[in-house]
Amino acid sequence: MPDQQQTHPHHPQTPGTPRALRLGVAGPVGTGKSSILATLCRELAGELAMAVVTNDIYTDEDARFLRSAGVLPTERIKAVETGACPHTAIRDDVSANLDAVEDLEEAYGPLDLVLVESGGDNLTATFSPALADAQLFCIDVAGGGDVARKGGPGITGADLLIVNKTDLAPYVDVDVAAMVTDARSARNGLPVLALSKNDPGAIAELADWVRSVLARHRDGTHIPTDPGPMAPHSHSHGHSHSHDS
Ligand SMILES: Nc1nc2c(ncn2[C@@H]2O[C@H](COP(=O)(O)OP(=O)(O)OP(=O)(O)O)[C@@H](O)[C@H]2O)c(=O)[nH]1
Repeated sequence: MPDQQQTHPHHPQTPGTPRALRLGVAGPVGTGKSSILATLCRELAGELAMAVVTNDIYTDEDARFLRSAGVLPTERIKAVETGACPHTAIRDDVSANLDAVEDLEEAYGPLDLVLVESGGDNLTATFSPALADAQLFCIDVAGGGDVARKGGPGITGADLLIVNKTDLAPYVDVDVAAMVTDARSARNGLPVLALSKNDPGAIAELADWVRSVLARHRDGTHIPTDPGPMAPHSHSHGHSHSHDS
């Protein structure tokens, strides 16, 4: 098992130089995770040295989407195929993801920021702090205005909650302001951002949030927190399990 560097976020080859901030992006299927990664690369790759790791169940589709978007040199985008349980690879046995992050750091480092996209999963999938220094959780208005009230560790405890695709709200009869208010009341002061890939103001806020976490990571004041374990659940292929670490 590679050194998870949980308490010493420094680049192994350069003592005293902080290694890249590892930012996880999780959320249910289709809520816009890959689009958020593309947006962050477009906004930040001019000022930060970046790389991306994607997680898909059986394919490298998200990596291919990002490569074809042309937002980063293709070799800086690596795919992890997770098998049946995408959450396992970001929560219980994070070694394939850590290997991918460390390979990218070794090949293209020093890096400032590595984005890790979870496979699309359910509302309870979160990153282990052994993999992600910080994580954002993405829900969208198309999933319905009550999603923010349903809770789950990502909604209540991720470093940033994104209510995405606000441009679709009028078409799905969702009141974005009410959804954001519900989300805020579930999060005990943690930030919530209403976002659309067509909203430059919200995109600028997202980029600023990442810059602020990176600044705290670099000066040692950012403390990775665990939003909490997944709820016990079962899989369509027949096994059930809990994630209590
Ligand atoms: N209208 C609108 N559509 C969006 C927005 N963000 C993403 N989409 C669309 O939503 C669909 C899913 O977006 P992705 O970024 O692939 O979502 P994902 O969460 O990565 O999907 P999985 O990896 O399959 O879980 C695509 O058709 C996107 O173009 C947005 O802000 N507004």
